[in-house]
Amino acid sequence: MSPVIGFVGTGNMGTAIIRGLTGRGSLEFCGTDLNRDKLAELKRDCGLEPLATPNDVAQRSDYIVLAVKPQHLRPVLQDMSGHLTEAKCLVSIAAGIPVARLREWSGNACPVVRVMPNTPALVGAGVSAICLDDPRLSEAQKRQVQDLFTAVGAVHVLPETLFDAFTAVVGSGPAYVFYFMEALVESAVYLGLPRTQATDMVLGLLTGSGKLAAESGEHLSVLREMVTSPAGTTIRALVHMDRQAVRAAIIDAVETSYKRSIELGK
Ligand SMILES: NC(=O)C1=CN([C@@H]2O[C@H](COP(=O)(O)OP(=O)(O)OC[C@H]3O[C@@H](n4cnc5c(N)ncnc54)[C@H](O)[C@@H]3O)[C@@H](O)[C@H]2O)C=CC1
Ligand SMILES: O=C(O)[C@@H]1CCC=N1
Repeated sequence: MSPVIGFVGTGNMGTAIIRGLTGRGSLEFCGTDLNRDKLAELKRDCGLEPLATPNDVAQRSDYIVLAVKPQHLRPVLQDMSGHLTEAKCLVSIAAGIPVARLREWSGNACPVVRVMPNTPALVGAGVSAICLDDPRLSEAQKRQVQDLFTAVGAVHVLPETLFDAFTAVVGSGPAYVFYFMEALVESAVYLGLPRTQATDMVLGLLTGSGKLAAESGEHLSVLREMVTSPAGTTIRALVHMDRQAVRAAIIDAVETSYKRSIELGK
């Protein structure tokens, strides 16, 4: 029998995972959200069974994906703890919240997996970190959770000590990439290119460069040097970025995100 995957919270990330998983294997979905329109939409598009409360999801599911904001997680878990049994498995995608806290809030009722996905899961191109440190997890549960996230992209099994770093770089990462893309589109428009065409061009630039980096086997520095002609156009822009300490600013920004992830877990 196929396992029932239940979602508590079907906002941006919950929806990305549900939509990404739809049509990939024989899974049954159920879920709840304060936003009933969202549930109706997911019922129509993905066959998700809408349920009234997190407790209903806990009762109905084998795997319960916790996809509410970290600040809302504690009452949800405390409330549902009476409906959890040893055979079920909690899967939390909440940024910052450690396994120890998840176990405490759920009354140690069942094994817990911590996952940090990212939004490209929506199109099957996510990158997720999975923490399988809870010793109560069965081999079948470990496999099932890895399979779930492999169906929507790449999976890295990581110790929990590296989760805040992964969150800051990869969980939040799509926002940095879209921010950079927006800046490139604005510069194209500034220089006279039509906005729609500029957006298409920048999309092609990002997907093409990502594909080249993934498929060429070359180091990123070599790929950058291939573009950078002596006394050419590219070196002018790169030297300007170095003078503006853009690389250091990016490292500092990611460190700020890392510190926020740690703060959310306190
Ligand atoms: N958005 C992203 O790129 C990523 C988010 N995450 C994590 O995923 C979790 C969800 O984030 P988003 O989807 O961005 O937030 P969101 O705000 O889009 O979705 C949260 C959903 O939870 C629902 N909700 C809140 N309290 C509820 C309750 N008591 N019962 C049922 N539903 C309830 C809300 O109505 C909302 O639809 C967070 O913990 C976040 O840290 C993790 C990785 C990436
Ligand atoms: O911004 C956030 O807190 C969440 C976690 C990773 C991506 N979005």
